[in-house]
Amino acid sequence: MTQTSVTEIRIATRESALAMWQAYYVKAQLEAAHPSVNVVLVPMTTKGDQILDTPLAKIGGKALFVKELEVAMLEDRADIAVHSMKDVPVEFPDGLMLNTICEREDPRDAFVSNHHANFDELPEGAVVGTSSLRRQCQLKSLRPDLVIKDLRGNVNTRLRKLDEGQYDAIILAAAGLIRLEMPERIKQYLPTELLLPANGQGAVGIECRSNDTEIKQLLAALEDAPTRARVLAERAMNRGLEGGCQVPIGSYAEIEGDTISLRGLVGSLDGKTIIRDSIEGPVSNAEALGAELANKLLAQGADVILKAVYAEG
Ligand SMILES: NCc1[nH]cc(CCC(=O)O)c1CC(=O)O
Repeated sequence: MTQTSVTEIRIATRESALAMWQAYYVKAQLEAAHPSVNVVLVPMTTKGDQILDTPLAKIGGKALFVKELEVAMLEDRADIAVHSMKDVPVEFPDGLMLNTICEREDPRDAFVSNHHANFDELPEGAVVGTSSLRRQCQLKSLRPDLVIKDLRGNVNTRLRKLDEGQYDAIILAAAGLIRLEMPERIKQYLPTELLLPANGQGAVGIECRSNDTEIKQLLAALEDAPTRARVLAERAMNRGLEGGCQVPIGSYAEIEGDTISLRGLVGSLDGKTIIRDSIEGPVSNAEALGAELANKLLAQGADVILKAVYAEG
């Protein structure tokens, strides 16, 4: 066991059910690894949780969900913050870093519906709920007839809106439904060949102060090396595309033996143009491969697509 003078670790967390689940998950793992350390939750409401009526792309994106947590760490009101890697911005404020990436849950998107057994059975013109540009462009590419309708809020809010009959189906990350113990809501796990996940989807990361050596030593127990390599490759691709947080970009990496293979796509919002490519190489080169795949996509016109998307938004 690591020698430590730390007796308490404070986790800054959003109050949504999923955020709380993830914070408790990290608490349980930290306490199991370090029985002498007490882990407490410091729940807080973020701007992103308060503004629910405006599409995320229009209010500045995912950074709104992490700002308060980061300020709490910088002001020493909390020591760590637990994030869905998917929501973690590419850059970190001075003094903070993403230290730990935990083992990944199922990375796929889930088809959720009360009336249709799977994606193929959606009738002509069906209304599908999602606010993700990545999901929108891929769904429209597969089925141009579908009507994509905005869907904001935390997982429970989204399910309620489906149950109220506002949508024929909605798409959510499988990981969220599994963690909230609602796997029965998942009518179909959408294969990654059909719907390429978002970078980091299904993985939880832990942010802390860059100079907090003791906390970093304690967090090491939660690190999962394969997940780190995969998520770093995916994030490097997004970074190379200068993809902000709300973008029609998918990236997904898998590891077999010492080889990592990464697939990426950039699409127009109407789904009419989708640029796809892939790359593979040694796991130790994960980030460089991500950057290289971004360049391959840019060379095929991804920059033109993204410019058009940003001009609309
Ligand atoms: N954008 C919100 C968000 N952030 C993380 C998850 C799910 C859990 C995960 O991907 O780790 C979700 C919900 C969703 O996309 O359905």
